[in-house]
Amino acid sequence: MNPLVAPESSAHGGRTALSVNLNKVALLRNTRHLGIPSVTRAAIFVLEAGAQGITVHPRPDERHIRAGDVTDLAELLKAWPHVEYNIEGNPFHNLMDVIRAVRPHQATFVPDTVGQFTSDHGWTFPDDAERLRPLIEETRALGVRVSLFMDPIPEMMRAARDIGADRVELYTEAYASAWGTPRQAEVLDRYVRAAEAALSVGLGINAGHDLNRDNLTDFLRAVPGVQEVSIGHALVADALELGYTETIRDYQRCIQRAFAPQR
Ligand SMILES: CC(=O)[C@@H](O)[C@H](O)COP(=O)(O)O
Ligand SMILES: NCC(=O)COP(=O)(O)O
Repeated sequence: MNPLVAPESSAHGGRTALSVNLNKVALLRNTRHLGIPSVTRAAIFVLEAGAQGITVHPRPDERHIRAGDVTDLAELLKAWPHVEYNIEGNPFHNLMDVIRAVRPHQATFVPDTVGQFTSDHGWTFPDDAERLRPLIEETRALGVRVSLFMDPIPEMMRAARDIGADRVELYTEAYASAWGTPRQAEVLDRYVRAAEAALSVGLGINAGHDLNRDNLTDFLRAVPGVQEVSIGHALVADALELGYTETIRDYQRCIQRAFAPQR
């Protein structure tokens, strides 16, 4: 399959790109044999509303995103040349076969076990470094950007760069849990320092997990250089209430507020 042409991956006009994770649309679809809600229709709605990317996490157990969804979306996105396709997964499980076949713009390596409830930790260095290195090399040789799912630990960033990663995705569950509590500032500062460390070694920065309309602006205001946020669970939940179009517009307003001059 021809590789998707990677668009310029910089933040959009200095703003952070919104990549919508469609896992939960697929999860609902899989509870009947009717094919609805459609994953590709959801992608069309969110892209027409202004999302800049699509993310999927085809887990080995296919609890939500299935192999057919991955290829259907790759086909769809050929008509959206400026939209980024981000495929997440564990490269020691099924992800590499997907990357070789589809060649998305970005692969996000996530250290999940096969039956894991959800993603809940990043890679650990130096433990994981040498076994990841050849898979990062192969993925980049296919023209696919590599992002490593990481906890916000500044000391881990140089190792991520040294094994060839282009970006890190900061795992934001700890921030999301602390948001709105007295621990928010302290936890957010960990992400600021991790982002500064990543930038200092030449890594790009993505972020994701449990981000939502309440916590997104504060995160992007504080954490430097975030090029992409991938958001799924809360966004799809919002879309069930507001519709895809209004939901995407709301998330884009949250992003824009982060970059607006503060009064
Ligand atoms: C890596 C990450 O934090 C999420 O993108 C992940 O895809 C969530 O997986 P579930 O949607 O299966 O919870
Ligand atoms: N990488 C994070 C992602 O794609 C979506 O995470 P969530 O918003 O479903 O928690």
